[in-house]
Amino acid sequence: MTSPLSKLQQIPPDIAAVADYEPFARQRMSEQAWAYMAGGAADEFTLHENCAAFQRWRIRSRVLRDLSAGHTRLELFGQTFDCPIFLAPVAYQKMVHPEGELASVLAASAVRTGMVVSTQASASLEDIARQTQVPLWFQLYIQPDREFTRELIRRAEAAGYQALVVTVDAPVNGVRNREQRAGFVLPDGIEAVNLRGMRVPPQPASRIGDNVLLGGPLLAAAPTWRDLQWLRSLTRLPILIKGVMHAEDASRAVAEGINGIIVSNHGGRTLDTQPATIDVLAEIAQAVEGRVPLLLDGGIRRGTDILKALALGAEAVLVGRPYLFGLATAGAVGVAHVMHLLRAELEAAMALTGCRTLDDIGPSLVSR
Ligand SMILES: Cc1cc2nc3c(=O)[nH]c(=O)nc-3n(C[C@H](O)[C@H](O)[C@H](O)COP(=O)(O)O)c2cc1C
Ligand SMILES: CC(C)CC(=O)C(=O)O
Repeated sequence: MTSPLSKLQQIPPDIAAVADYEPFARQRMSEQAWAYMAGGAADEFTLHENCAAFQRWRIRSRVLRDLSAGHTRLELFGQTFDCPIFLAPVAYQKMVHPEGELASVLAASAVRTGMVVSTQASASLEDIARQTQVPLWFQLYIQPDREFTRELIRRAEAAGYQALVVTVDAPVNGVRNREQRAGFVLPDGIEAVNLRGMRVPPQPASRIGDNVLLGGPLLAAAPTWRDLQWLRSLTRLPILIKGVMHAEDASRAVAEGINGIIVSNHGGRTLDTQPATIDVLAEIAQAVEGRVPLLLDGGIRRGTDILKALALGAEAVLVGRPYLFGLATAGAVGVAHVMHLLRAELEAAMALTGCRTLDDIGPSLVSR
């Protein structure tokens, strides 16, 4: 048997920050795959704004505080993580590396942080769960075939997943002009394996944007708040919803008994010209009043971005493209390195703002 160690890849020299992975990842991907992985919706305003908005927030340093015995550990839903940086659900990871999600989960285990596994993963949810040494969460796209959805949840529970992350911001795909221009279609051999056997097949990516939507069958089957009540009746797992950008939706989610909220605009891949996630976080935190944990994703590229998100009300963040680029470049080692870089930068930012633990990070540290 080949040792898994023989597969470990090298990190390219001179990588000092997460952004340095991008050119390496691009070189290793076809133009079509790059359009899918790196691109966003329409004019990609929100894609860019997610990152740009972090630059408009300023951090105020603090001095001479006691920094002994600090750490970045956090507990969520009774689960312990070494740092508040999770791997966001990203579909079809075998498109950028033959080990795909199996490499990502090894990296999450190595750095002892959480991973959210996509419904559209290219490896089976059971195979991914078998590799893990950290709590995994399952990202659920409620399928038009509700019986199949019920079975998917049962499988996730049986495999040991510890929370359901229901993505609610993509009842239809975004207008993905970059993908259309590049002629993106899923390559042969890449498949949403967890959806095999579903009665209503998922919409082929190549047809996105071509279909009549309003009044059509796709939107008739789109999830609503009622479906969340149905999910609640099916599982005892904590349920988070991912893709909330409005304080009224956040308040409703809390009232409906949702256990956590992920402030997200899907990395700028669904509705273009939405604001950056970091710019709506404080408003949503105010509506939620600490009743359930808030997480945020979109545009996190630096430890200082994470500090800003935590200061404005998030308990943790998720990253998408950064680890995908690490995966494309150097497999599990690349993903672990990306997570390590972000964590090291977060720790430096905490030390320079006088924060020993995540609980010390508060709104007085940031301003516009
Ligand atoms: C290639 C790609 C595939 C994605 N697939 C999913 C998915 O299957 N389910 C989901 O909820 N979000 C998906 N997302 C969105 C991410 O979970 C996350 O919200 C986003 O990537 C965060 O922004 P960032 O890439 O700037 O970190 C995907 C994002 C990318 C880039
Ligand atoms: C298969 C897609 C619906 C996955 C996704 O969420 C995305 O590409 O952003």
